[in-house]
Amino acid sequence: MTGTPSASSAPLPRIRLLATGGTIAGAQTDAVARGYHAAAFSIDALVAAVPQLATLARLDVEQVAAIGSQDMDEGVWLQLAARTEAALAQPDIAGIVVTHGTDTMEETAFFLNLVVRSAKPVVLVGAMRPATAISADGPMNLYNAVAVAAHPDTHGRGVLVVANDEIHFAREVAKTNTTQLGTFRATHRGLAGVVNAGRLHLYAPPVRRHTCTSEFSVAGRSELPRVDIVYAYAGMGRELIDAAVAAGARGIVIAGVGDGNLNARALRAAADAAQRGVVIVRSSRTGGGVVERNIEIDDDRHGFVAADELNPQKARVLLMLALTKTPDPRAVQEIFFTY
Ligand SMILES: NC(=O)CC[C@H](N)C(=O)O
Repeated sequence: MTGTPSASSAPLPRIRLLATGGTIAGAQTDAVARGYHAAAFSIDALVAAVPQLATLARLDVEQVAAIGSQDMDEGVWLQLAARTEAALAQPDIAGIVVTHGTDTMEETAFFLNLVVRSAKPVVLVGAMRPATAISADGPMNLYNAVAVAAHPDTHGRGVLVVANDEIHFAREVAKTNTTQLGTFRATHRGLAGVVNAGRLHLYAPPVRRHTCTSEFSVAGRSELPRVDIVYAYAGMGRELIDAAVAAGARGIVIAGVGDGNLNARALRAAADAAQRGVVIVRSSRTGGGVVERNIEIDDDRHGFVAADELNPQKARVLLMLALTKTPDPRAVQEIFFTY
């Protein structure tokens, strides 16, 4: 299906913009300078720079944070989830757009995809070029994001990310390039759709559970269980895994080599951690493919969890939420096959 909502005399949908900062709000000292400050502009300034937004929706704006997304943390996630759910509970709000830095956008998107109980659209948007750059990508990305959030056909598709004329599912999207506009890629199951100057072309809906059908809620929580990521490499020792356990991790995601692999020393440390009740999830540092159970590592014997299709940073988000429900690695494995 295609297009913008049909012209009628009905009032435009009301969309709430939740701003967190990032490069979309970033300023350079001059338009070709390489250094810049994220989160220099307020959401009001971003909206004022795109007057065409007024043809798509009636906008409310709320500044939740003003940070580069390298500083995103669970405190802001919990606040963002609460603000999103509160706004979507208002009958007159049709959807949410969250402006966000691109570095950790995939994590925030997946987190909201798992905890926001609403079928209304939630769309994250960022930019690769600062607002003051030549050919800044933020204004068109913002325009497209509002068009996606205002469109009735995006209901029930989970949290979405809009960038570079593409619409991504939160579960699938990954930042894959440090600087290029096409940095966001769909890792496994493809795009949610494309958007061309506000006109939508939506593809198949997501297959895994999300938002309304998710079992997770963070309402009333002030923190989440600690989960660390340990990156595997040739010749690694056991020390980083032991350090995570000593620091109080309740879960550890291994960014394993190949299909979530570890050498013998690190495997011993992971098995010891699992024995002590720390949930070990094996993901992959490769950036693609599935980590299946019991291929080269005996997950059944060690009590490990295979990350299935999730990259390490998304596996961490799901494990933090899974640990709010259960410390049992078999139950956590079911969760990883479900979301
Ligand atoms: N292009 C970007 O958004 C990256 C800038 C910044 N580090 C951030 O994530 O907010």
